[in-house]
Amino acid sequence: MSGDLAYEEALAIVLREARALAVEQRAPQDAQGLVLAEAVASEVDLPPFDNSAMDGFALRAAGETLAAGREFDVRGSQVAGDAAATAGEGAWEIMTGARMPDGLDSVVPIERVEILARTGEARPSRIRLAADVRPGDNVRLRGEDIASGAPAVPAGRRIGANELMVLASLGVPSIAVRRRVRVAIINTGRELVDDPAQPLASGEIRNSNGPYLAARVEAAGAEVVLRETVTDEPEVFLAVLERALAAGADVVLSTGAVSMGRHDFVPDALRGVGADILFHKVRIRPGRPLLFARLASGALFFGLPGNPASGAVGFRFFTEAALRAMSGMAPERPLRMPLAAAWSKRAELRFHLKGLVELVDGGLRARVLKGQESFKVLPLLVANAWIVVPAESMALEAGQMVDVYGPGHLEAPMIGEVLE
Ligand SMILES: Nc1nc2c(c(=O)[nH]1)N[C@H]1C(S)=C(S)[C@@H](COP(=O)(O)OP(=O)(O)OC[C@H]3O[C@@H](n4cnc5c(N)ncnc54)[C@H](O)[C@@H]3O)O[C@H]1N2
Ligand code: MOO
Repeated sequence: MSGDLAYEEALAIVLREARALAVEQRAPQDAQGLVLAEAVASEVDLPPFDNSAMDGFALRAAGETLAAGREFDVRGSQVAGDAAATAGEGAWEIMTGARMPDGLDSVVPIERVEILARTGEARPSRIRLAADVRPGDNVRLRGEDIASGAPAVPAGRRIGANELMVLASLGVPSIAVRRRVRVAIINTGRELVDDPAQPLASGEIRNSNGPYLAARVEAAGAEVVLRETVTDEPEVFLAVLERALAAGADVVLSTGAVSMGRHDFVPDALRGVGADILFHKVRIRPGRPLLFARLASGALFFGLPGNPASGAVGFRFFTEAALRAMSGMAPERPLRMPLAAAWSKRAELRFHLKGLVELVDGGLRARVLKGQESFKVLPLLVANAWIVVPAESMALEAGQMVDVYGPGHLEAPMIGEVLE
């Protein structure tokens, strides 16, 4: 298939091809950064028993307010960790998190009582209420947070600290997650030099896409299984591609050699090994020569253009969509915010612009940065977001709402000082 595709058509092809990976069982603490494949419903009540929210005294209100001034004998004591106890009349000394003695239903904090008498060991034995106590005050009810049988963590959720808090609270020993996506990176170009200590010969440049993409793959929750730089010879490229697949790559990224030049060998080399080229060239800027294929092995192949911003956009808006789908996450949704200044374009392409989300007078706004040319890397140091302008929008006014994406699909724009 050839011809320039609209972004939406190209993305639909990527999502169609990106199938969710195998599911494995893991202990939650070994699943950080992985995506839950099956929802976890709670098998228990949380809290597991009624307990006190305060250090103080448990009382029996039985539906009536206990008025300030009332006095009670203290009949027992409950500390966190104590098993069920049965209370009769009177008050029980109780600590935060301690199980409510059966028969008592309200707690008065220690600072709202007067201690009238103490035992020999200085334990309070008689108290007077310094304030009214309403029924249920300061008691955390069994199942009030999560009831047994209720949904707890939904499928598609990436396991982070918050998810671990809930899973640990429920005592879930094992969860079903999708394995991490394995990605190989092949940078093509005889001009590329990887070793920063090696002086550049005439015409050579540093390989910047390699380290960038490796970092982006990790930040996207996937794993780099191979990274190599090759010259413009198809045989060399195909040998590395073999190694990438042998390393278990689910996704292979290449950079460079996908445009119109005589040395742009990637499409033909792929065809030669039976790859199905699903699209080549998308109506976007930068990154128009993007190529997407399914290899004979079943692995997905993204031929990212060589210019740094072009490859970055191909990865951010197409590869990351595939990584999400393969790990079982729902498609990403953009933020919406007003544009800081008017901006216009000449080409009817969808633009993905290096942008800066700023906090101005307590509100967010998106600024298109200077230096949008696809060879420029310095603006990436200022950028904290990608601003999207659809193909058909030619001129945008200040204040017009635009779609904004974070630097990576798991990263929201970090709002800092305005640097411009
Ligand atoms: N006649 C045409 N020429 C070009 C077209 C076109 O439509 N017709 N498209 C342009 C666009 S748009 C882009 S984007 C680039 C894409 O080119 P390739 O993907 O074939 O990449 P290369 O030609 O190999 O390299 C482009 C550029 O990027 C530099 N580069 C490559 N790899 C790296 C790397 N790993 N680290 C840093 N820089 C890299 C390379 O030296 C070139 O300057 O094609 C346009 N041309
Ligand atoms: O689209 Mo190319 O990516 O403009 O430089």
